[in-house]
Amino acid sequence: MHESRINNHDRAETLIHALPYIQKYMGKTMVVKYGGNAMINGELKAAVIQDVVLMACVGIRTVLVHGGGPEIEAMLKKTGKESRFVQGLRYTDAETMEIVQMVLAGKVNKDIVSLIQQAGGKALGLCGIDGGLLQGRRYSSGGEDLGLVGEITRINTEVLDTALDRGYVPVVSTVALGTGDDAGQALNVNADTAAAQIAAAMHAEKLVLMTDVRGILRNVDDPDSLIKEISRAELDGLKREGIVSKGMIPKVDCCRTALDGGVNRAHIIDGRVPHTLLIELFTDEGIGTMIKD
Ligand SMILES: Nc1ncnc2c1ncn2[C@@H]1O[C@H](COP(=O)(O)OP(=O)(O)O)[C@@H](O)[C@H]1O
Ligand SMILES: CC(=O)N[C@@H](CCC(=O)OP(=O)(O)O)C(=O)O
Repeated sequence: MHESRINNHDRAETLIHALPYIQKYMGKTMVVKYGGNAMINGELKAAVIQDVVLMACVGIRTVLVHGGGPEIEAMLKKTGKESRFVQGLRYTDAETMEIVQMVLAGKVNKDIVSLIQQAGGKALGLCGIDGGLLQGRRYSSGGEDLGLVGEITRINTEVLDTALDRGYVPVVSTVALGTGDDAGQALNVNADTAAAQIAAAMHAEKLVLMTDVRGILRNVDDPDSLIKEISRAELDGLKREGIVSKGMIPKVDCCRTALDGGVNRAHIIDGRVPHTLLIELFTDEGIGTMIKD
């Protein structure tokens, strides 16, 4: 009896602690890129879904952009195909594109929507083709052919606003609709990049990228060297000094794209920790790296 009173007091404290953040973020837009371990492990998955439902419940206009690289990989393997990556992007031929669309828009997207609905939330699954949400063209990097990898040239934010206005969490898979020479062609867009561009187009308060490390580390081999807060101006230095390398470079670039586009804060957080989203958004200390202007 006594113990339960203490627990209840703690619970009330936690809610009160979150109150200023809830007040600050109510009505604001946040774009969350969901991927990595948090999308594969059942317990972590359930925690992310609960976090998203709670965010929407307290009035945060939440857009969930999901990845699915490992799921695409597994399906390609089943069909006997192997992927080649160029600068972290999957070379996408016509057959691979079919599988990317099936896996991302058909399977992963619907699984997430179903989980949100089961958790008492309202979710609307979309890919970039729906309502012309993500329009683009083939991406070419220094003359290197990446097949049907796309770059986004236009975002129809009306699709997202319509869903958000009606209280739905848009769940977005990053298959874009080709325009111009590629009219009607489905294109494969990297999910981090798409999330950053969506955040900018939506004038979001925050872009949150979930990954499988604590955030940006000063020494990649030392999890205790987490950089909790950094300014946009300091990001280039981290790259120059080689502190940020490999998979973290495109993530940092995405955060920069979002901030350049007017997003207030970008966060890189650890998807291996349950409720990492709530901890980052609703506590003073946060849990990952926050990048600000
Ligand atoms: N300074 C750094 N801080 C954290 N991670 C870094 C850093 N430099 C390089 N990395 C690497 O970047 C990886 C994260 O990128 P990546 O594996 O592509 O993420 P994801 O699979 O979540 O998209 C880390 O696992 C780490 O190996
Ligand atoms: C062009 C390109 O590489 N597209 C990605 C799209 C999915 C994605 O980005 O998923 P993750 O966030 O899980 O890596 C791919 O084909 O894997």
